[in-house]
Amino acid sequence: MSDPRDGLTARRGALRLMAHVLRDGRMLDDGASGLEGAEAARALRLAGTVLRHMGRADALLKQRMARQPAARTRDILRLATVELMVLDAAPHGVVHDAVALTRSSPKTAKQAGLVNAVLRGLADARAEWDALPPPALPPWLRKPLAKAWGRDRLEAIEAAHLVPAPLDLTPKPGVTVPGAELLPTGSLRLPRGQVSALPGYETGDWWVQDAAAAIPARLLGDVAGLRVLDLCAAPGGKTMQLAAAGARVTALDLSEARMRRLAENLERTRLTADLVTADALDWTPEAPFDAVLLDAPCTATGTIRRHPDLPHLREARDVEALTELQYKLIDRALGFVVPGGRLVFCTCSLLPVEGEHQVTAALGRHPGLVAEPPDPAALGLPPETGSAHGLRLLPDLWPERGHMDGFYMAVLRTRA
Ligand SMILES: C[S@@+](CC[C@H](N)C(=O)[O-])C[C@H]1O[C@@H](n2cnc3c(N)ncnc32)[C@H](O)[C@@H]1O
Repeated sequence: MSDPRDGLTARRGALRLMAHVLRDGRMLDDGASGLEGAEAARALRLAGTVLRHMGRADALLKQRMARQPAARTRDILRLATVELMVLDAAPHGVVHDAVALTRSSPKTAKQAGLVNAVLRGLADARAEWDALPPPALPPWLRKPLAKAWGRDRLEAIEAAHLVPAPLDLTPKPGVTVPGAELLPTGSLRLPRGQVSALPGYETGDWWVQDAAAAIPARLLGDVAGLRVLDLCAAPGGKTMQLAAAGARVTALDLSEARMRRLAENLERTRLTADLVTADALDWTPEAPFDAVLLDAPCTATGTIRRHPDLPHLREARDVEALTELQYKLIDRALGFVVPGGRLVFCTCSLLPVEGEHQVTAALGRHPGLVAEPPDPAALGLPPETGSAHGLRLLPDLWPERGHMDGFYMAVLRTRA
């Protein structure tokens, strides 16, 4: 039988993670729940579920309180509400632990009675919960997405964000993993689980990479023997793909910490690349490359299903700074390509200003630059993902398979 304290431990860890995101403005993945192993995973899952459903939890709780309680008490109530309404947890344990957590801090102890009363009042709130509008993205993101993709598609994207992402692996050529589904795009898909326990982890036969994120490197086709620059490379998912496909790769990134992770990833997978830690806007290569892959920094809004913290952390003003950096990086990257060579530009964003618009603008700025139309069928993707200039992936794709991240990517060929 499981220890009844287990629930309390994971719930306390989830509260730490929620505070880390909601009050410290930091990313969920960087947060320390203070736990390890299965308890840490449970705390992360609880915090992520709260962040996905927080709008509805707040709407339900608002009806039941005259005033906002202390921030921590509010989080305790949000967690309990989501456990009751979304995760169908046993009410007795949820209410008991919520009250215990409220009592455990002098700052909130006085609100234990309120927490008990509010949560007991949720016993008959199921119909009210079901009648609430489904979780929606924040207005700064909803508005441009509705304009770009239409309201129906936006709602399908929002629904896809509620489905926890499966585990996707990119295998080295010829590698299979028992029990994994081979996706039409070549990735392997498994239910979520402990990565390091899977066969092939120690021997570096594969690496974790969303199916959508694995497409940009594949746009370059056969890269064996080519000199390829992976610009904005860390933690190295695309570097590993290019190196495994036989390219002579230079991997560059600004972040020392992320470059350390890239080096560890190359070591585990026994792959090699020349590593450069530098700002791409200042750095100049000794000789131009046959191809450059630019996975530019962006809002990462295509990864919300795996990062439910993002809508709580980003805001409209981030978009402007990022699009400015993206266009500078594109122009810089084009200068690193041999005449007649290729630049793959991609971002894991849902916003056309970080994808389609960047490519149209680059074509306008650089006479002689052409966009090569992609062939979705050859990549194992639905035909509607392709356009004259690039490939657009949105998270509502592949509903029967468990969806994929949002991405935009294009192949630009320089004048010969
Ligand atoms: C989307 S992530 C790259 C993910 C990586 N390509 C992969 O597949 O694993 C964007 C990266 O851009 C890097 N970056 C941001 N600004 C940069 C700059 N001016 N020069 C070089 N790298 C930069 C960030 O450190 C971050 O690692």
